[in-house]
Amino acid sequence: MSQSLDKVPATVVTGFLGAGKTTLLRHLISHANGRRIAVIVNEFGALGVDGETLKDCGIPGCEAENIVELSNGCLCCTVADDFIPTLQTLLDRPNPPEHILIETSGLALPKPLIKAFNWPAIRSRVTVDGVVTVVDGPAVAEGRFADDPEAVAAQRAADPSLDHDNPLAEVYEDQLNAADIVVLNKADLLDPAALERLRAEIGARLPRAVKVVPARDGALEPAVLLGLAAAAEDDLDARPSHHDAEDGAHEHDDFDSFVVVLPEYDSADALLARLPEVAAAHDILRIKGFVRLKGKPMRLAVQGVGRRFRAHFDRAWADDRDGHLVVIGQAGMNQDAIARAILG
Ligand SMILES: Nc1nc2c(ncn2[C@@H]2O[C@H](COP(=O)(O)OP(=O)(O)OP(=O)(O)O)[C@@H](O)[C@H]2O)c(=O)[nH]1
Repeated sequence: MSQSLDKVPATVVTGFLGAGKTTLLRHLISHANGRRIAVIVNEFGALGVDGETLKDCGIPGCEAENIVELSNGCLCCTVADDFIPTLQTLLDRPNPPEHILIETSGLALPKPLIKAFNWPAIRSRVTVDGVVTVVDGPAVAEGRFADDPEAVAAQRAADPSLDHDNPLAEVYEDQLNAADIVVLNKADLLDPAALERLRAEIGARLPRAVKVVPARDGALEPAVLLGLAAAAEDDLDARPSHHDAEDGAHEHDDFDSFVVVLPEYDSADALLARLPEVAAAHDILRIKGFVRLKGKPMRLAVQGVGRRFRAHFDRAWADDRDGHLVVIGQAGMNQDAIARAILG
């Protein structure tokens, strides 16, 4: 499909919580070769961690003014108030971006966002170059997004409008359905046979012929991901979504998040040892944030997906905020018990 030359291309990067969207964006920005790229980050949860992770990370092009955070939770609820004005502000800059990257929250159904590109205020100025869906390979292999067929049958019998017993399955399916390219990420955590099996499985459930590309830490050449010229906003019918059928109900009502404020620690060892156990015991989907250590100007960035954790010193604290962790799980998780277990 051809893309009007005077429209700024925008790439929507979607994928479940912790699949590796921010990591992939970092790689794209650091390989932009001088191209002016702006990033809009939408996050589930009151405290933005992804924008913080990207901002001022030392990579040219990654300066704070090029990273815009929309932390109100759900882009599809805030299109008119937040998203469209943000895009307009970027496009009205004296030196507007040559490409816009949009990271959706891990719980977002991407279709309403793609639809928003048809709003008259922006339709002639920007187009969806492509939807990149990042998939957490090991999480799919572990059955994170699988339905229980018997439970689905029972639910359908009770209410025909429901078709998933696992709220994660619905989000996963919508994100795949919207894709112009699928990045099968975390390939380093899968053996070659499992990787090939997953690749075939994902290919078989996609509604259209779409490439499935394995990656480690989202490290793909920009030419693979950008310049797809999909004009996705003109092609909505090819991207079936549960949002089409939902009547104001929202998938993210199934999920919840809260913040645990941390004390300053002498050492993070005990905390880091506790976190995978807490995540497993409470079936937590995502934990991310920053730890403050006594006498250390650098903050310790902590990232957990399920029970898999990584921690590294990313940069100096820019303010005197307390250390904190954002916890995301399914609605109804026992927030008090989780906070107590994290604090030890
Ligand atoms: N082993 C491995 N870890 C990865 C890979 N890609 C990302 N990660 C790690 O997975 C964790 C989550 O990565 P992010 O890039 O923050 O994921 P995200 O999709 O932006 O997360 P949310 O915004 O919370 O949905 C981090 O600890 C990453 O370092 C990969 O290819 N292999």
